[in-house]
Amino acid sequence: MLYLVRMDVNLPANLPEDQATAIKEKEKAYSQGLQRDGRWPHLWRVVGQYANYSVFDVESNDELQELLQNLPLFPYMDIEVTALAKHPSSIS
Ligand SMILES: O=C(O)CC1=CCC(=O)O1
Repeated sequence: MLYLVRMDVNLPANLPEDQATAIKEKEKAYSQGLQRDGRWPHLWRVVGQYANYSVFDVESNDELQELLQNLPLFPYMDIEVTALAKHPSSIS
């Protein structure tokens, strides 16, 4: 199942720089693991915003929920999920 996910990151202004850096490093490692195993095939920055559009390819809503809530940045994100179905005119 494919899902389009928008993540807006809102780090608190008073979060110490070293803690912010550590969380971002963990986020990068976590996301790259999921990209390598094929469950996070697209990760795109929204130009001009601390936000991304991602596509996840997972088995179920429950699997997506688990992946998202394990994001190191999850406590600091607003997340919007759109489930995708095949378009009848798509040739892919
Ligand atoms: O920077 C972001 O948009 C948040 C994020 C998701 C995966 C990652 O490495 O950073």
